[in-house]
Amino acid sequence: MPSLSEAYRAHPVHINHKHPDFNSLQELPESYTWTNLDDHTISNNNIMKDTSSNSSVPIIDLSDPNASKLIGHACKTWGVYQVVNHGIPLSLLDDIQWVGQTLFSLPSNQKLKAIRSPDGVSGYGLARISSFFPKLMWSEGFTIFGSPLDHFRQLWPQDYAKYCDIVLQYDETMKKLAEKLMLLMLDSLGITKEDFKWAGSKAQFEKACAALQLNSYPICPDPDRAMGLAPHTDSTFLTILSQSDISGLQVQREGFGWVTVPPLQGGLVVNVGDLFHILSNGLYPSVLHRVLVNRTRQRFSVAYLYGPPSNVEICPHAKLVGPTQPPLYRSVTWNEYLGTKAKHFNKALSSVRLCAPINGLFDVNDSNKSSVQVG
Ligand SMILES: C=C1C[C@]23C[C@@]1(O)CC[C@H]2[C@@]12CCC[C@@](C)(C(=O)O1)[C@H]2[C@@H]3C(=O)O
Ligand SMILES: O=C(O)CCC(=O)C(=O)O
Ligand SMILES: [Fe+2]
Repeated sequence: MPSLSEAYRAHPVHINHKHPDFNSLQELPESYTWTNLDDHTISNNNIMKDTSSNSSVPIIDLSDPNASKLIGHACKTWGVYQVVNHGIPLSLLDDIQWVGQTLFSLPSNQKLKAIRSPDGVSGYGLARISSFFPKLMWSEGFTIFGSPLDHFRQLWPQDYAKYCDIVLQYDETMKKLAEKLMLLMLDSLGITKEDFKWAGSKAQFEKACAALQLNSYPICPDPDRAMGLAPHTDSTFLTILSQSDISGLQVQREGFGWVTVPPLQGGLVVNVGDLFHILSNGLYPSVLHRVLVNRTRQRFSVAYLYGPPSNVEICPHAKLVGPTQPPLYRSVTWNEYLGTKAKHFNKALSSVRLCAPINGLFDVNDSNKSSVQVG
């Protein structure tokens, strides 16, 4: 079966992954200087005062019998929600954060031994989306797709096994949670497990694909002018993010601007990705998000990027299309979509769109690239 690694062969991404030692810089270099970052940001303070209103990302208790309905509302209005009571042991969340912290603390020359190749998925490097922006991002990442063994052997020749074990355990545990969330999101659209087909037959969730993304946002001498991770949507069905106790993640909500997603002890952030946007025929929008950095504490995050088997065609679900609701997107595989994203970035979703939106506006993702000016 073809794997995600085919996605970038036609669209290799060439990035110079060598960067200055973030920790030794006293000033923000020009190449990392962005402007207009704080336009329309709703601060944490506002959110604290107003948790019940629609200005904060919904928090959903997975043990609530109404979870599916609540998730549906959150996906429709925000494209993102946080989950608590999800059953993932706190110790496992700590363990995977520890793997990230240990990895990014290695000397640069060691990390560069596990560099991501231009046409590859896995490995160490600057954000893949860097090539679409004239300024650099204040972060480093490590992507794991399939076994991390080869790269971990290069990073930790003596004790790679213990890091591999944690990644394996995290992957297995997240896979179950992702499937549960996927079914709840489908249920909220009136789609049952039986209605959900991959290539015409019952979806086999054990064949779902996922990548793990470890992120590090070092302490920054001038955080108001730096960007941790530029605005983007994930190409997934859904992404489960563990963001530790340091804020930085912001989501964009129409009419509200950038809203900070406050870290919640043991909570996990769930983003609607582009493939779910397509599957839901645009009812659940993929959420535009970005990461800001801070002056005093290094931030780490771990994203579990969940999608279908790489060669399964995804299209608007039959239950959501009809004479008055034409399919808004053509079918596409995750592999093909990642290639499109590597080429068109935030225009990828519009490039698979069939009909113009009824209100005459572009996809939310169309305007993203220009929402932050650099210079
Ligand atoms: C499967 C994937 C989704 C992703 C590209 C990747 O091959 C592995 C990393 C993922 C990530 C994480 C940071 C943001 C993002 C846009 C990126 O550049 O790499 C996403 C990609 C995505 O969801 O499109
Ligand atoms: O670090 C974060 O909070 C978000 C990371 C992210 O968006 C990603 O890895 O796709
Ligand atoms: Fe993301």
